[in-house]
Amino acid sequence: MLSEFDLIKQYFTRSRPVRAVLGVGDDCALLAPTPGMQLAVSTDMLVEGRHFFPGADARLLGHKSLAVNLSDLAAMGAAPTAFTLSLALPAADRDWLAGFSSGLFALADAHGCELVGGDTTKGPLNICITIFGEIEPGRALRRDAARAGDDIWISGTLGDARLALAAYRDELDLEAASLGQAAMRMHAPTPRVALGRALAQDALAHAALDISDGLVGDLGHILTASKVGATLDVDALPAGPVLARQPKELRRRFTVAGGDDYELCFTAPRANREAIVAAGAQSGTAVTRVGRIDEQPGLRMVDGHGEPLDLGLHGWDHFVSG
Ligand SMILES: Nc1ncnc2c1ncn2[C@@H]1O[C@H](COP(=O)(O)OP(=O)(O)O)[C@@H](O)[C@H]1O
Ligand SMILES: Cc1ncc(C[n+]2csc(CCOP(=O)(O)OP(=O)(O)O)c2C)c(N)n1
Ligand SMILES: [Mg+2]
Repeated sequence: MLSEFDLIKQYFTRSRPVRAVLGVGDDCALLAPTPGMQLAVSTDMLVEGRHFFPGADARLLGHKSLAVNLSDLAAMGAAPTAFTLSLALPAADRDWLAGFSSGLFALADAHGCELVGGDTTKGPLNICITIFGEIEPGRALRRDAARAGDDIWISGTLGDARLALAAYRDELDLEAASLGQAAMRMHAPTPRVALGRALAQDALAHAALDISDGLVGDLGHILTASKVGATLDVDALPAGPVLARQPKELRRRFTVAGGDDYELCFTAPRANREAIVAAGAQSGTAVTRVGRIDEQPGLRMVDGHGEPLDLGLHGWDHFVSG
C-alpha cells in the first residue's frame, strides 16, 4: 500500500533542486528570482471528463498538464523556471503514477523547469499546475498591446486536435492512421516556448496569447484588451496535416474555432516580417501571417479573395458552449 507521503517521495521528489533554493518537502518552496527580472505566474487545471477522457494515457497526461502551462509562459515570452503540481487521485496506482511522472518530467527537463511543490489528495482525477517564469521588465507580450496596422501571425498549425475530438465524439469518421496522427495534437501539444522567448527578447511582437479555446475566441481577447479590430484571412490559416486533407468547410470551421491547439497568436509591425520568419526558423516553429489589426472594432473574416465570410463560430466556453 502506497501512502500519501511515499507517493510524493517516490514519484514527485527528485534528488536536489537545481534552480530552487528549497524544493519539495517543506511548507513552502523557496525560489531566488534572477535580479532585475519580473516573475510570470500562470495556472491551469485539467479535469477528467472535461479536459481529457476517462482512462487517458497517464504519460501523455503528464506531458499535457505541463505543456498547457508552459504554453501560457510562451504566450507571454517568459522563460520557465519552476512549477507546483496539485493532484486529486482516485487511487494511488503505481503504474499510473510512473507513467504520469515520466511524461511530466520529460517535458519539464526539456525546458529546465523544476517541480518545487504541490498538494496531493484523494478525489476525482484532477491535475492543477501553477507555473513560474521570468521575463525582462517591459518585454512581456501582453494582450492589450496590439496596434492598428499590425500583422496577425499564427505559429504551427491549427485544428487537428479539434478534428480528433470530433472523431472521438463520433461527429465524423476518420480512418485509424489519421485519427492516431491528429490525436497526438490533442494529447501531446508542443508549447512554443523558444518562439515566445525570441518574440519578447528581441521585441518583435506587440501582443500575443496562446490559442486554447479556438482562434476566434482567443484573438477576440486581444482585440478587446487592445481596443482594436481585425481582418482575418480564413483561407490563410495553417490547417494541421490531417485537417488539411478534409473538406474546405471543415477546415475553415476547425482552424477558426478548434480548441486545444496551444499555438501562439501574435501581432507585430510590418517592419518585423523578416525577423519573425527568422525567429520561427531559429526556433523550429512554422509562422504564418493570417491577417491584420484594424482601428475599426470587431473581427471581420474574409476568404482567400477578400470576400466577407460569416461562419457564425465562437470560442470554447466551459459554461456556454463547452
Ligand atoms: N478563479 C479565478 N480567479 C482569478 N483569476 C482567474 C480565475 N480564473 C481565471 N482567472 C484569470 O482570468 C484570465 C483568463 O483565464 P483563462 O481564459 O483561463 O486564461 P488562459 O487561456 O491563459 O489559461 C487569466 O488572467 C486568469 O488568470
Ligand atoms: C474529454 C474532452 N472533451 C473536450 C475537450 C476539448 N476541450 C476541453 S477544455 C478546452 C478548452 C481549453 O480549456 P481551458 O480550461 O479553457 O484552458 P485555458 O483556456 O484556461 O488554457 C477544449 C478545447 C477535451 N480536450 N477532452
Ligand atoms: Mg486558464
